[in-house]
Amino acid sequence: MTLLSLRDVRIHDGVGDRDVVHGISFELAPGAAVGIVGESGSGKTLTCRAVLGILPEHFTVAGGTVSLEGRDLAGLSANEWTALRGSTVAAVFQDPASYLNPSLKVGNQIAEVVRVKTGLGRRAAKDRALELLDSVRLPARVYGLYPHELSGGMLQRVLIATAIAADPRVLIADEATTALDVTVQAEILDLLADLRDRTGLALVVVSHDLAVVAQLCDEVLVLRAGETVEQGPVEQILYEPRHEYTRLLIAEHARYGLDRVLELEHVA
Ligand SMILES: Nc1ncnc2c1ncn2[C@@H]1O[C@H](COP(=O)(O)OP(=O)(O)OP(=O)(O)O)[C@@H](O)[C@H]1O
Repeated sequence: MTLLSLRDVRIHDGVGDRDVVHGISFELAPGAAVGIVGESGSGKTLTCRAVLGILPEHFTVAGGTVSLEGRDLAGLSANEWTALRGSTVAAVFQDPASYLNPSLKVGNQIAEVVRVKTGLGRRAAKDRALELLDSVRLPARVYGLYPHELSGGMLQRVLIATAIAADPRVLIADEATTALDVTVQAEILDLLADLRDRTGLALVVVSHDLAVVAQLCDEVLVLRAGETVEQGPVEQILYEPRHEYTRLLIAEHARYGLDRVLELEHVA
């Protein structure tokens, strides 16, 4: 079964009057993970935003199809998109603090998302928020803390908790671990892998860091300037890249520890 399918998706910038993404395709099954890598400006984030129905003003999906659970997303109304976001597809981005209200306790913010997205009453929403904290491996006491009292890794866990509050089938992680130090990054990746294994959550993992994708994904797309230069199983692309651009990306990332991850994956 395919949960998310992109077929030859083209994204157009109406102001610059140019295509910025030129025909991206991939399919995602439950519990699967696809990685999108490429240098800054290659179109990774816009591709994700097209799936979430939050393209910036002037940008449109000008060709191809995006479908979720077999439903073509072209022409959805604003209300239909709102209903879809969170309950079918959700996302976490870099800089989690900017998505939280600094003057409200994080538990109340999670509970509010639960209430809005699932229609539960206040009491039940609080219980569900506590459950969500537990499922992202945060202690219950975090419920009563304010965002400034949490570390970057804890804040990202809170954002993951809100993203999965309404049991989405697909989670998009767009540079979700980029700002975190290496140990915390590893913990978040481990958490995402665990959610995927436990709940069948499918992942779209956007990163400029090939090591992140090597660790989490089955398939990878390598983008350059809005074009897919290479696409296939992670082992094939990372061990036997055919395209010079992919080789360069790998060489560039070797010093960030990709070698170590690939060795570990081989041993495992
Ligand atoms: N809000 C926007 N307004 C104008 N141009 C934009 C906007 N968002 C993206 N672009 C342009 O669209 C292209 C693709 O951008 P996108 O953000 O998808 O790249 P990316 O691969 O995610 O890069 P990064 O790793 O830096 O986030 C770039 O040329 C970028 O300058």
